[in-house]
Amino acid sequence: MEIRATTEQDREAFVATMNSAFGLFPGPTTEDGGGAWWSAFELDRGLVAVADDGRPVGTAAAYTFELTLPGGAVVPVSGVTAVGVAPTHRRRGALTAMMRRQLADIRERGEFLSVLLASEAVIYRRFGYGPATWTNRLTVPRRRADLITPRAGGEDTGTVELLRSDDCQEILEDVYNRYRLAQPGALSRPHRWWALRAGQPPISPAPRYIVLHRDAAGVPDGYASYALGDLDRVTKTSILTVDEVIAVDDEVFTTLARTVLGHDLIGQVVFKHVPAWHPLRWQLEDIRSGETSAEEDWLWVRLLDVPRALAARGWIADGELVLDVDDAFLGERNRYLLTVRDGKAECVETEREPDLTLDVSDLGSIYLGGATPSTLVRAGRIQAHQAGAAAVADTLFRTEQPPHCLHWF
Ligand SMILES: CC(=O)SCCNC(=O)CCNC(=O)[C@H](O)C(C)(C)COP(=O)(O)OP(=O)(O)OC[C@H]1O[C@@H](n2cnc3c(N)ncnc32)[C@H](O)[C@@H]1OP(=O)(O)O
Repeated sequence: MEIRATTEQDREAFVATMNSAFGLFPGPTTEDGGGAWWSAFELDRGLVAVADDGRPVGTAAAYTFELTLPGGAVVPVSGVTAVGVAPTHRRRGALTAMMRRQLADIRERGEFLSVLLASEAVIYRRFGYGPATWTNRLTVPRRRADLITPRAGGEDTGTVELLRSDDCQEILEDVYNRYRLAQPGALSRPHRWWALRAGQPPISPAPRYIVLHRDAAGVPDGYASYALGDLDRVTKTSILTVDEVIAVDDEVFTTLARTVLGHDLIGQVVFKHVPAWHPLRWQLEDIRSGETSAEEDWLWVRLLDVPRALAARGWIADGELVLDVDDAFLGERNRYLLTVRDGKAECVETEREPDLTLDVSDLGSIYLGGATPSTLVRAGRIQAHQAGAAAVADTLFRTEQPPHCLHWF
């Protein structure tokens, strides 16, 4: 089996091969590929696995994204996507060969992190990826949706207006961009995605209402994208589903949530991406009215250069830790001394005895602060070599804000 790089000329064969792996048929597309999620593929970064008879039987691609790290650094990452191998050629190492080539390509670009959304949780650990962010649905019945009046918060001096997603894509793009720079775990949505309408609502052409928030100076600083489902003939109400609430701060988020929760003719509001830890739950007068469900792992993270990756994120506690990191897929095993002083980390190879021994995929899971080292020690994934090592690691890796990602790719 040969692994070959693709070009724009391969788009049709690439999409057909990928569809065959997922058991899908091509959806309707427009001339520029608009409306189809794959129209944003960067085919100069794609790979195909070619069988001995010359036919393409496997695909993998990567998007050029930026990821916001704890502490606010924004770094280039590759977003791995469109991974598939035809049912006729599975379990013969095609994926393994594509992953090996792709990780080498990403390193060559000078990037130290790769990310993906996993179709199945059992596929990617072997390649060094660990689940790093989680997301949830929050369902709130309309009649039990009162929110508290914040103790410290002043009056929201901004305004809200109702738009349709078709009419305000550029505004949404700007607001999303401001939000993602302040949210650890968030990915950029390149302009190409908005221009091609490639992605899930509110990017896609599916009709959506947008509650747009503007600050006192009239500058857009948040939006909620939503649609109502069919009317239930018995209750005479619908479900209002919120694709995403994107806001530059908590006050704007609350105003947007209050607006959608106050919609008439609905039985409940389902927020698609409000994680369990989100303050919105604590703002409900009736804390039992908010039901968190459908928890799913979202972003998986893979470190390709441990010292650079650890030095890039922000840290809020000083300390020292020796990490023995096993990267079996790339055949690398190194011991690093991580030293944090005044919010900055230095990470160098060392001969010192390790505090923790861990797989690179588990380092991916704790890297953004979405999982604590002690949990993975208790789970038997990370090995702590002395009492107290897990607690030191918890303190060190702790972040001010939990990571969250809602970009689908
Ligand atoms: C980021 C994304 O795009 S996620 C989308 C992933 N794609 C899909 O889910 C589409 C449907 N599935 C497929 O196309 C294929 O089954 C793939 C791509 C997941 C795997 O491709 P293959 O070429 O069969 O994988 P490969 O032969 O290299 O397998 C490597 C190892 O992973 C294991 N593995 C691969 N896929 C799976 C799976 N779905 N479940 C369990 N184990 C798996 C293999 O058993 C093998 O294990 P081993 O090394 O112990 O023998």
